[in-house]
Amino acid sequence: HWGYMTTNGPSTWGKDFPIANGERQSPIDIVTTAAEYDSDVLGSNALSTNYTPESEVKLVNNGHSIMCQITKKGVLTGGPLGKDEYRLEQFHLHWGAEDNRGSEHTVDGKMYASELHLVHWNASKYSSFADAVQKPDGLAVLGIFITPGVACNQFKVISDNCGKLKTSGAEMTVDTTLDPTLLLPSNTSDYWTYLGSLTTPPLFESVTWIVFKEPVEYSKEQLLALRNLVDSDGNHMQDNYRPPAALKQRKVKKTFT
Ligand SMILES: NS(=O)(=O)c1ccc(B(O)O)cc1
Ligand SMILES: [Zn+2]
Repeated sequence: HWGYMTTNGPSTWGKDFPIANGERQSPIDIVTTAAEYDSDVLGSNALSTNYTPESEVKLVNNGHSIMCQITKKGVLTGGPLGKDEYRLEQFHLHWGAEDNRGSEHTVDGKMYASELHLVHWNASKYSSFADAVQKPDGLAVLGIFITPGVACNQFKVISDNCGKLKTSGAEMTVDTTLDPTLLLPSNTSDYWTYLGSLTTPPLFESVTWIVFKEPVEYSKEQLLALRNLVDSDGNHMQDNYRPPAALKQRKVKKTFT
């Protein structure tokens, strides 16, 4: 089964998933000077999130990340998404064994300690996440860089429960509210966007990526809680990030000058 170890990690995924060497793979290194400011596509209708706070939080250790399943209606529109409405399905993270690595996207080669992904599917065109996941305009993922600093209060419901989700397959429902809006950076106007893929197998090329420039802070303890999770091979779930893939014939757009 695929993972992040030498024997089953990103360099081996092409064996079972040949699209790993495709034309629009993710993540990528964002070369800030090469990104193109594109006011008409992006400036005209600002990216907008309209999330409903979850009344209970469904956490899953799926063997390669910690995932929070969303049950309420949460909508992402605007920016590079045209007129389509994308529905929030889940969020999860990628992180390193140490603070110097862990994000999937990099910025001029800089790696952050972790990266949060809010995964949405195109509910204007498709009937479900499973239907959308293989379509070129099926998904939109918000990428939020995470850097060590003060604790993120909204993330506490996840980090405080990692100890109970230690092993792969573990699930739990926590009776507390969670507002995904509060997981976003304060500045959601400045971002890079490009057409890419899932960053784990099956690596489908179905994602419009939106990566915010401003990182959010998590405390050392919150990052340690992630590193103490155990993956499907029984190892510490750490360094569960795919290194940048080739940009090929793609342009990265930015909403700021
Ligand atoms: N890491 S990611 O956001 O690109 C992602 C999202 C969903 C799935 B999946 O549902 O298999 C895989 C990867
Ligand atoms: Zn991800």
